[in-house]
Amino acid sequence: MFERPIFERMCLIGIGLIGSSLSLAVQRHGLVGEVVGCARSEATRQTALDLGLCSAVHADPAQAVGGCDLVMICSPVGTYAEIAERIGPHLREGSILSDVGSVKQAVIRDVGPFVPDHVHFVPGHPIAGTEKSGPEAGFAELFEDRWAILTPPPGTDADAVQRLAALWQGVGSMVDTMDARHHDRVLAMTSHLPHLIAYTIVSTAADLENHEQQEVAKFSAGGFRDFTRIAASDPVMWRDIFLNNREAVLDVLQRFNEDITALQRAIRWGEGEVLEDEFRRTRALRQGVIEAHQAGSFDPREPEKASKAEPDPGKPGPRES
Ligand SMILES: NC(=O)c1ccc[n+]([C@@H]2O[C@H](COP(=O)([O-])OP(=O)(O)OC[C@H]3O[C@@H](n4cnc5c(N)ncnc54)[C@H](O)[C@@H]3O)[C@@H](O)[C@H]2O)c1
Ligand SMILES: O=C(O)C(=O)C[C@]1(C(=O)O)C=C[C@@H](O)C=C1
Repeated sequence: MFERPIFERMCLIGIGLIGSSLSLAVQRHGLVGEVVGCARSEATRQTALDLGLCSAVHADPAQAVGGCDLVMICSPVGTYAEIAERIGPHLREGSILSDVGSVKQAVIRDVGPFVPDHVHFVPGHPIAGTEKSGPEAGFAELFEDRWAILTPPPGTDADAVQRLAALWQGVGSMVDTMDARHHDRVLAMTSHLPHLIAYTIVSTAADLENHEQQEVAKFSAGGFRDFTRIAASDPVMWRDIFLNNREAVLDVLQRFNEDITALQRAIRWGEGEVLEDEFRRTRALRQGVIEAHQAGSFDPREPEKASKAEPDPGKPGPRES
């Protein structure tokens, strides 16, 4: 629908895992004429040039966005307000300002006030990542077969939304649009709570007596190993996510605490039937998650609608460890 390149010049503000992956992907698919960037450290600026991620990299975001028809903020969400204030007056007329941040209401709150009327603000979030950080962690396939969610505020220009959606589809993603509040509630459950649980489990294990700790490391082949991967995710990024999606995270955490207390009680009183029923229900949910990935939608209230297809728990590749 859109001729390639879809954008003449894209600016990445923050060149870490997501920024570098996006650069590699758009270049591979010829979606953008030129990629420029902004990075705070000289080391990152040099790496971005050495790896061919950008044709030019600036320290000052205001300088970096000059002449760009797409600006993507790819830094931790706690940095957005300051960046938006700095770049706002320098954004090109008719350009699109977007981002990849893991929360969306706070992004609209922090960036919105600095977006000039002649710029289209279309917040976004690729549901794709790994526990690694930095410009060397990126890979062009990261977004393939993954969702990208766009949360345009009411009244956003439809053509700008479609143009940005075409970019995400071009790098292999499936695109959905939704309200920012809904996004934050869904992601609190599917991404933020799991990370909090992983950080907690690994932290609990780290607090065990020394000899037990060694056993934990030695025998952590299955479930625990997966938790350690998630718990190795970037501390600054996750600090900012929890601080900026506080309400939704606290809500799902409350529900989680109630549910785990119910299981604790069942274990204490030897209520095997309660445990088994619960585990049967969650097994069916797992099937639903796989179905949803393949078909594009899943209603957790009706897990029995999930078919008995062979599970495909995700793609192998750089995410696996
Ligand atoms: N890692 C994931 O799994 C994942 C997935 C989807 C979305 N996200 C979101 O993407 C964004 C980036 O995450 P990432 O995984 O690429 O992190 P990262 O740590 O790999 O990269 C972030 C980069 O931003 C830079 N940065 C920090 N403050 C800056 C500033 N003021 N100006 C310019 N650059 C600055 C950092 O130096 C770093 O190089 C975050 O908002 C995160 O919520 C992450
Ligand atoms: O695969 C991982 O390592 C991730 O944690 C990726 C993940 C997720 O929770 O699914 C993490 C944060 C994002 O905002 C989007 C994706």
